[in-house]
Amino acid sequence: MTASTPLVADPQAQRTGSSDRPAVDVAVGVLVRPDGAFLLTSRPQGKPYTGYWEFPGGKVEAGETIEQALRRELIEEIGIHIGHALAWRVEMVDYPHALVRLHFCKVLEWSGELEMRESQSFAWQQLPVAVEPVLPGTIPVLDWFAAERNHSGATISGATSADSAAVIG
Ligand SMILES: Nc1nc2c([nH]c(=O)n2[C@@H]2O[C@H](COP(=O)(O)OP(=O)(O)OP(=O)(O)O)[C@@H](O)[C@H]2O)c(=O)[nH]1
Repeated sequence: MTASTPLVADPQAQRTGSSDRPAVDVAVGVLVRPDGAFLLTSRPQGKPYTGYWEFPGGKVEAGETIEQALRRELIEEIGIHIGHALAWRVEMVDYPHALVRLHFCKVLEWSGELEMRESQSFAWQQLPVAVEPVLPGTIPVLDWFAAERNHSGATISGATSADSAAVIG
């Protein structure tokens, strides 16, 4: 697979291994409840891909570790204090607005009530997810969950088989 081969449904965004632009590191929290449900939030007004569903998180600031950034972002965005964050997978996505290096971390323990501090929506989801559209750089995570959980078929309930093929690559 080459860097120019689209692997996601949105042709404007490509998963990639290389680019001339410097990558922006992003800490992303995949909150998983004991029943296996995971938390998706919608991107707020004023950001690229407004209304798309993603895992909460944001850009790593200078001097921060991934875990520190995640801890800060989840307080700022959804009002919770996380316990240990487990590094899961790293994914590069080349968007028109930025090349991002997504550090997906599983979070199994947190305290506080969910509070959407940027007027986002939130949804606890199982596979296949019922919310759409899902951010291109977030779709691979659903595939990782599917592999872990022996889930076959679409990972997004409204997705056609053609959409799924584009997502999986
Ligand atoms: N939080 C989050 N960001 C993701 C995911 N997937 C994905 O491609 N991204 C990308 O990672 C980047 C995160 O940037 P952001 O704008 O949300 O970060 P931020 O909260 O620090 O924003 P700000 O600098 O405007 O305050 C965006 O380019 C977004 O498209 C995901 O699942 N969660």
